[in-house]
Amino acid sequence: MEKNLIELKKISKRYDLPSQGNVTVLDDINININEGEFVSILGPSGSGKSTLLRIIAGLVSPSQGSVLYNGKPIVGTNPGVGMVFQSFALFPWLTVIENVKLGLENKSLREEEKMRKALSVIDMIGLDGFEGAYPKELSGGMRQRVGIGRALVMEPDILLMDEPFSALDVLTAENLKRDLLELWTEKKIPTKSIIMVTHSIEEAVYMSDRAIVLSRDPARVISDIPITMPHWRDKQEPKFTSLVDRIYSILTKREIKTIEVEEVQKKKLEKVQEVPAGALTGFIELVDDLGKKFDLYKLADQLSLNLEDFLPIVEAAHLLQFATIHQGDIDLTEIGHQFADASVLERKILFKEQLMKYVPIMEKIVWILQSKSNNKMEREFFVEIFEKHFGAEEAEHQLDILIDWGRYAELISYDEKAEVLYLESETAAINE
Ligand SMILES: Nc1ncnc2c1ncn2[C@@H]1O[C@H](COP(=O)(O)OP(=O)(O)OP(=O)(O)O)[C@@H](O)[C@H]1O
Repeated sequence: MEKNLIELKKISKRYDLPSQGNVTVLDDINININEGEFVSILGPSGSGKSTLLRIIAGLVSPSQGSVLYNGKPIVGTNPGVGMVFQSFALFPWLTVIENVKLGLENKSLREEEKMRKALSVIDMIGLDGFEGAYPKELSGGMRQRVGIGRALVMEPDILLMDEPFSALDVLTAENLKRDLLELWTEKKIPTKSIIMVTHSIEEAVYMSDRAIVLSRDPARVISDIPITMPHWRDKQEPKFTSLVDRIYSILTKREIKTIEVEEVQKKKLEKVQEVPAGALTGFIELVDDLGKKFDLYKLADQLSLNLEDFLPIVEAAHLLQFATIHQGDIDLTEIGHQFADASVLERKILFKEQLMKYVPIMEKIVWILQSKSNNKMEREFFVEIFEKHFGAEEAEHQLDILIDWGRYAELISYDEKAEVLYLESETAAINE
């Protein structure tokens, strides 16, 4: 019988934010993690993956629910975990061995024993000979090896990793993944389970036994997919690619909601993706050039874009109804094709029509400008309205992107110096 190492029971997390009030980040998360499992956690940016990992580590307490380790609720920090961070989190003034030994700080071991364990881990993670080096003398990959060493020296039951490879270049990351996987699969480390947050579906399918997919706003478990292929896995193999496709499709399906006009009208002031009109136009042209349907995952791969950069573009194309998404495939709509084939001027007209139809927040800006007798309004006015909905920082970003879209569509104009928005017709009149 499989033994439950970690049980997350009805975990919810809420933050009380001054600008947005009470925000639920995690909602009713129930996950059991068994001994022997390597689990990946995937989800859109800002969905709460890191928060969930920190709750498992006992670094953040849930608003509701409990974390059980070996069947018992944890109180304070979880004694069974070691954590690896994306940013390495090394102390620059300590040497490699001193940084690794930090993992044993709270253990009542004799100094010689700490030294012995640290040296053995350094050897294991391939840093033999660098014991006395300082972080600044090491490459990024070596620094992350120290980060992993500091977690492993504790001989934790559970290794938690928060995007451990995302700060590294591709080759270094591949190398480190292989080494870590070797330690794990050949049981060279006493770790009973690994939980890794990642943005990379391919990384999850390559390394782990299970991929848990979270939604956003709030995060709930939307899929829990077993990955049963034996190691070492071949990334070109059809089984591998179809699993990557499947997870991609789950993630995108949740990300890109089908938006009906009536629905849009009800949902005033919904956020738009921060994708400049230029990038969006280029993307629509590209999809048009590629032919009818295209697998989103392969397209992202071909463009060398990761999910985080790629999804917003797809989502914006979908919001404006230039493209449809179906089971992980993207296809241009009739308007999308028209747009791709149109002249510059025709494109602006089409973009304007789609904006007014499907982006209520844009409609609102135009409506406000129209209702003013001089057809102009200060940026600050819109920022203040948006702040109530999106928070201070996001309000500025949202307005910037809407100005970019509105300018492209020749719907509105913006005087950057005076920080004033105009209706396009009004700008023309002023310039005369
Ligand atoms: N201490 C905090 N106070 C307020 N809000 C927070 C806090 N920590 C996280 N959040 C919010 O919780 C949400 C989830 O954040 P989290 O970092 O867990 O997401 P994530 O999925 O790991 O994101 P990413 O993929 O971008 O790293 C975000 O909206 C974030 O702003």
